Amino acid sequence: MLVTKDLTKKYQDFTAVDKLNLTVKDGAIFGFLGHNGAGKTTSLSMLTTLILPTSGSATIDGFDVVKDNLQVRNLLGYLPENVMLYGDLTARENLQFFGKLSKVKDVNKNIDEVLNMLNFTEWTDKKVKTFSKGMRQRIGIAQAILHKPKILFLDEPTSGLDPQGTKDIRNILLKINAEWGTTIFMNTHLLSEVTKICTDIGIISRGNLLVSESLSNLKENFKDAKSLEEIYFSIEGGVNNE
Ligand SMILES: Nc1ncnc2c1ncn2[C@@H]1O[C@H](COP(=O)(O)OP(=O)(O)OP(=O)(O)O)[C@@H](O)[C@H]1O
Repeated sequence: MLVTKDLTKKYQDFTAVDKLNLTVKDGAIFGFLGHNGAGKTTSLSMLTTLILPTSGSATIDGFDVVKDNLQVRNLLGYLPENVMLYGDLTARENLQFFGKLSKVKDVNKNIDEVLNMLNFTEWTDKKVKTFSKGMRQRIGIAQAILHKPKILFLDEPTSGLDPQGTKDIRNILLKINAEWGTTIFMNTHLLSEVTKICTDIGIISRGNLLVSESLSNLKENFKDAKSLEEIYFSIEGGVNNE
C-alpha cells in the first residue's frame, strides 16, 4: 500500500505539491490526473525517491521514501516521460545493460519472461534505433518491470503515441496488473485512458489534491455527469473559479 501524509514540495517560495494525503491500495490502477503544471511529476519524483520532500512523508509497504529509500527502490518500477535507451544496442542488450546496472537477479531469465509477456520476442535482437515510439515505450516498460516490482509508476505513458500504440500500452498495463498483481500509479491528463483502465483516480490542481476516490464511487457521486470529463471539469473548474 502507498500512503502519503501531508507530502509537500516547495521550490523557494513556490509550493509545487501542498500537503498531499493519498492512499493507493495494493492491486489498484491509480490514475493521477491534473492540468500541466499541477504537480503530478513532482509527486511522482518524491514517491520514486528521485527528489526529497520538503515536509510530510510517504511510505510504500511501510517503507519510508526518504529513510528507507533502498528498500523502496526495490519495490518500485518507474517509466519516466522520456525513456532513455541506447539506439545502437538491441532491445535485449539495452535490458541487459540496465538490468545489470540495477543489479537485477536472473537478468537473462527475467528479460525472456518480460519480453514474452509484452509480446515483444520478435524484436528482441533488433536495434532500438529502428523502433517506433510505441515500441520504445514497451522496452521502457520492460526495463521498469524487469525486477518484478510491486508497484509500477508511469509518467504520461501514452503521450505522443498513436491509437494503436496507446491501446498496446493499455493492454500491457492491464496484463501486468492482472498476472502479477502489480499496483499501477499512472500520471496522465488523458481522461479517456483513465476511464478505460483505472480503478481509482486522484485529481491534483495547483499542488492540491482535490479528490481521491474509486472510479465507481466518483461516478456514483456525480450521477448526473455524462462522462469523466464532465466530472473532472466540475471538480477542477469549481476550484479554479473560486
Ligand atoms: N525544479 C523546479 N524548480 C522550480 N519549479 C519547479 C521545478 N520542478 C517543477 N516546478 C514547478 O512545479 C509545478 C509542478 O510541476 P510538475 O512538473 O510537477 O507538474 P505536472 O503536473 O507534472 O505537469 P506536466 O503535465 O506539464 O508534466 C510547475 O509549476 C513547475 O513549473
